[in-house]
Amino acid sequence: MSAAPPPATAAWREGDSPGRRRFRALGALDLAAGGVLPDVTVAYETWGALNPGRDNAILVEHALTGDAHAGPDGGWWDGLIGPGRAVDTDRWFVVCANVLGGCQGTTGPASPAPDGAPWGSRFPRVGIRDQVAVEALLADALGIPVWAAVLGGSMGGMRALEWAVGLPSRVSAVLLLACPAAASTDQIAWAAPQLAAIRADPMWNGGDYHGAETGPHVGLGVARRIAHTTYRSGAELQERFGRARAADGRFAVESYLDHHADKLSRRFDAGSYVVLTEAMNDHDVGEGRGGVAAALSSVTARAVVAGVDSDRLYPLAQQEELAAGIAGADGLRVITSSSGHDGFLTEIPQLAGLVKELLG
Ligand SMILES: CC(=O)SCCNC(=O)CCNC(=O)[C@H](O)C(C)(C)COP(=O)(O)OP(=O)(O)OC[C@H]1O[C@@H](n2cnc3c(N)ncnc32)[C@H](O)[C@@H]1OP(=O)(O)O
Ligand SMILES: N[C@@H](CCO)C(=O)O
Repeated sequence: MSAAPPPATAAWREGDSPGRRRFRALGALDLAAGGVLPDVTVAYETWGALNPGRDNAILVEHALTGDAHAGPDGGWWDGLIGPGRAVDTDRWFVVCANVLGGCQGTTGPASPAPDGAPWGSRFPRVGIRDQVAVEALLADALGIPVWAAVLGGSMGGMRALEWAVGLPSRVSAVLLLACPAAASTDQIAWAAPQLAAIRADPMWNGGDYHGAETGPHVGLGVARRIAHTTYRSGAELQERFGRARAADGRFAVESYLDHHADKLSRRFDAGSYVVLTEAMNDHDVGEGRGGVAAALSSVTARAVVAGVDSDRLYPLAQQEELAAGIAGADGLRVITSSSGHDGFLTEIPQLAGLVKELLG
């Protein structure tokens, strides 16, 4: 692990070497559960050009710890997005935005509240529907009436699904990867020790640590170790690490998890991790809509639904439910991978096939 401790928060702020990242002030957001979040800003990146008919726009949705940098030059879906790639930026105008509640430029707990101090514990509980509402405001600002497609995996798949159910007239096609119609008891259970680890860190201070010298990165690291284990398959971990040990005597798999914990605590804000994890826990596309089956039956978009055969966190049965309930889906596609849930990030050739099936 690196010697220097991470700063209190790894959150981005507007003006922090933005590169190609852009920011858009969207004003106040009415939250689905009631209340208003003032002064919402969204950070986003784009690739390609919007055509005169404004009908070639694709929204790419990142997962829990992703960000707006999905495309070429080291993005988390680099290999899938770019000139001549499955999401061909010579043809499509591709947009990826940092999620509401995140820490990579879009308003979240580390952002300043109207009084100038960080939101911290005052940041409201936001849900997947609020996150999509922000994306709809961004689409309005960019002049995109209808997405040709919305693509997403994991928490990104929850948002893609919410677009298809909540705003059906604004999306023509969806790619739903490794995501559920509603968070399962098992998923909420796996999240519980992660949230508890962050809150048990003395530096958490009830969520108000952003002005301190250091933050709850120990708790965030524990959360990441738990989560990352669920993102990979047991068979893969066995095959890669077995009972081997690192030079310092740790099991190699412990060293691997320590590495991922250290990396995340340097690039992510613990408050955002809590807010986004609770948003995933709250996800239920059928809530207030007559249940999951009724919600899925309202989808008018074409859909490709896929899961990963070794995903122990978001098992295939959840994607089977989506594929069976959405009229525009032609059955379930299965990604073959040893990587578990992270297969939606790592299996680029298979993902490219699914994108081509969706986009034609
Ligand atoms: C879409 C989104 O929203 S998420 C955004 C992208 N996701 C992330 O960044 C989350 C964190 N990372 C991951 O989940 C994964 O690394 C993925 C999915 C991005 C890629 O998976 P893989 O290519 O299979 O990488 P893997 O899980 O093997 O990790 C590789 C890292 O572990 C390190 N590593 C491997 N074995 C060990 C070990 N025994 N001890 C210490 N470190 C180890 C490697 O050196 C490498 O480090 P680096 O990433 O700093 O270069
Ligand atoms: N590795 C991914 C998986 C979560 O779905 C992430 O960190 O966002």
